[in-house]
Amino acid sequence: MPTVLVVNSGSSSIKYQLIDPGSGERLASGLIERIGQGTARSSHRHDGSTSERNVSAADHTEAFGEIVRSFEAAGSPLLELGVAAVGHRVVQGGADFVGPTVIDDAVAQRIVDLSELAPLHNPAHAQAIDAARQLLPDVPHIAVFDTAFHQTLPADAYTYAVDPDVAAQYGVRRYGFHGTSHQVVSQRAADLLKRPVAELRQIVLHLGNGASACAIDGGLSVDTSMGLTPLEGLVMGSRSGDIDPGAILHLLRSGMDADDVDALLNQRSGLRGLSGSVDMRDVQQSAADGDERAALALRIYGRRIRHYLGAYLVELGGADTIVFTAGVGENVAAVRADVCRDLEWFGIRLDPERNASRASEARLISADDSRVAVLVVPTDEEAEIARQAGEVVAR
Ligand SMILES: Nc1ncnc2c1ncn2[C@@H]1O[C@H](COP(=O)(O)OP(=O)(O)O)[C@@H](O)[C@H]1O
Ligand SMILES: CC(=O)OP(=O)(O)O
Ligand SMILES: [Mg+2]
Repeated sequence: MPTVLVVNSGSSSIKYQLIDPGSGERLASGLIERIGQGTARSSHRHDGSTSERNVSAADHTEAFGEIVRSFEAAGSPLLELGVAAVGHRVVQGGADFVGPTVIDDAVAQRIVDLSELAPLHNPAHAQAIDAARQLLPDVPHIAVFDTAFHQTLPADAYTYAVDPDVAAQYGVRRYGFHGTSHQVVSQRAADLLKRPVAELRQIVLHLGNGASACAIDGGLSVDTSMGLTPLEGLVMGSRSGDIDPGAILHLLRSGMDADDVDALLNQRSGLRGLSGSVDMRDVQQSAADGDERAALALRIYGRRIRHYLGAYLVELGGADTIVFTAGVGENVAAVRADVCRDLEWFGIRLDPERNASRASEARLISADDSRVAVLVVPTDEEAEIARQAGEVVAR
């Protein structure tokens, strides 16, 4: 049975799964977390059992080596599992990559070159891709880009209002990210409602460490909150999201340099900057304990999501679905309740009991008389990457 190894590397983690793209069956899965932060943690699941261990992984090259070791320790070395292809999540594909792409040396180099436009992500992808290509040189490696789904943005959504010559010279435009997630989640929302995706106007809120909103009309992305880089838009774990560009100029003229501002906005902002903690669970706990900074962080977080929700309701001329996904969207009922409060005028009304349910599968959380169906749909970037990689291999 041909299987696809899916490698989803983030800035400090690698999630991986071995998937049969035909049936969607998961044969093994795992995660290396806290890469480059002292002791990393590995969790590997195979044949119904999970093994966890501390590992040393200073970067994504070493982390990939630990994944290989986990398969060996479980008694099923990767090289003996009949891996027919490797699918890699790549966040930034720029203008070059509009669909899943077989990685050769030139493509691998281009992914490195695009690092400036996804500094937390592309360098990590590049290391994992190199390591995987060395281990499995004889199978196709396929890059599936976060940016690809947003190729359908109309010009008035992807163009910033700056001098077009300068924008063209420096490649400044909106690309949008989390596209693989927005795509699979909007399709599964349509499946849950038993309606063709082509008939639906959807707003997907991907609220993870990184977070973005997407307006989807008939299955096509028509607007999204992330921009040239994954920094624009919503408040995130450690990223600011929207900020007056004038504030950046002010900081630069006040003595910070570009690297200082980069670190400020990408790593010391968002929930972490506002409350001291990057993890939504800790922010909620602090707020419940009476920490006013944490309470304010939550209000800013919710207000920004509502800002985009309102914008996309208008852009789409109304919506059939609002879909919550990713770590926060799937797990935090209080955030969903905050986002959807007082929107009856728009036909949006949550059912508090459905919203509070801790079920892990895709589900409806709006009331029966809500004109807009509000859903929680677990994201599954890995299944979508396996599907797209499988299609490329079959061609
Ligand atoms: N059970 C939970 N309760 C509250 N927050 C959660 C829960 N599970 C995950 N999260 C939040 O989700 C975030 C991570 O989301 P995830 O989609 O895994 O992000 P990423 O893939 O970008 O690393 C964490 O920062 C955490 O705040
Ligand atoms: C694009 C992006 O922000 O990805 P992640 O949420 O995995 O950090
Ligand atoms: Mg993610």
